[in-house]
Amino acid sequence: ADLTTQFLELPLKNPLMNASGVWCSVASQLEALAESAAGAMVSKSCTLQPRDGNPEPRYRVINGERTFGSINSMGLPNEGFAYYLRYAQRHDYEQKPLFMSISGLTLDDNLTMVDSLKDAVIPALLEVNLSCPNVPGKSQIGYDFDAMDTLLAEVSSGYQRPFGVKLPPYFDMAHFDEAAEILNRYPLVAFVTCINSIGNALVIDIDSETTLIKPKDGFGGLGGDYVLPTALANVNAFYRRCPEKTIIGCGGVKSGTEAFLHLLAGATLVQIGTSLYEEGPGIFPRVLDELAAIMDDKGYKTIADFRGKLKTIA
Ligand SMILES: O=C(O)c1[nH]c(=O)[nH]c(=O)c1Cl
Repeated sequence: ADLTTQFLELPLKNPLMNASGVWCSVASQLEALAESAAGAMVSKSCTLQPRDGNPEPRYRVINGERTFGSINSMGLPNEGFAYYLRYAQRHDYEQKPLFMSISGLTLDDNLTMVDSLKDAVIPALLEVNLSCPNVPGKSQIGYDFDAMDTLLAEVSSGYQRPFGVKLPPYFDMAHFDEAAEILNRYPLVAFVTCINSIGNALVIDIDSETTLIKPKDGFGGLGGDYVLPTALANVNAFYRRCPEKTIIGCGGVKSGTEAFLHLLAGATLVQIGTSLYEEGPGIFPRVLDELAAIMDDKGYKTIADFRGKLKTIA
């Protein structure tokens, strides 16, 4: 099977990349991703100034007879925008495309980062995070449609080139419709990454009768197996509603199977979060081999043979 693909006319060796926040917070991790088999990569969502984030424990996998997923309330710990811009300025774009994720604490911070990125004139692709669920006191822009509209208008006029957004999961058809209606009014929004973690879940340990993580009384973003059906729904909902935009799928990918399903649902690229956190960049060749085997079994030579071709029941 031929796993090559394209993203906004850029040729990629394959459709896999990391999810922002996982294995991408410091230079050594970014360099490991650059060396890995991933077709693309994204840096940790950054704020203008460095942040320590929330107190630990703030990330946990949820295990039974196997790992079902993860819960995190990192609180946007990052080295600050200038650090990731410095990495983006020395990244080898021939090796693979680099996305830079920003998640400013204010509209002004986002616009300051966008201006600096525009002036840097580098091929990094901007992913504006509208969906961090874990900064105490900050609600998600993705769930405030007026704030989302304003941010997209301001970033479009400030950046004046294609960019993308990282969306939270939506759970209601009216919300898919309203979010897509806003996105479709901004032609510079070239891609949409669905989904971020399912926010403010609560995982409890029965033996200690205690929450698994410390921040926010144990409320945190859910990832892994738990979120796959919601992730596929959001990928397909925006794939149907935003025909001019490219969809990046994220959520519940741990093998070739889930990567295939995201592509079938309409994703062009597929991000891996929880499973990458647990397995490390060695996950990429494994998932690629599994995806190729599935394609061979089904007689698909290229990703274009099946991408977006999800069938419904007549
Ligand atoms: O707590 C975090 O840092 C975090 N955690 C998430 O699950 N999604 C995000 O976008 C962010 Cl920014």
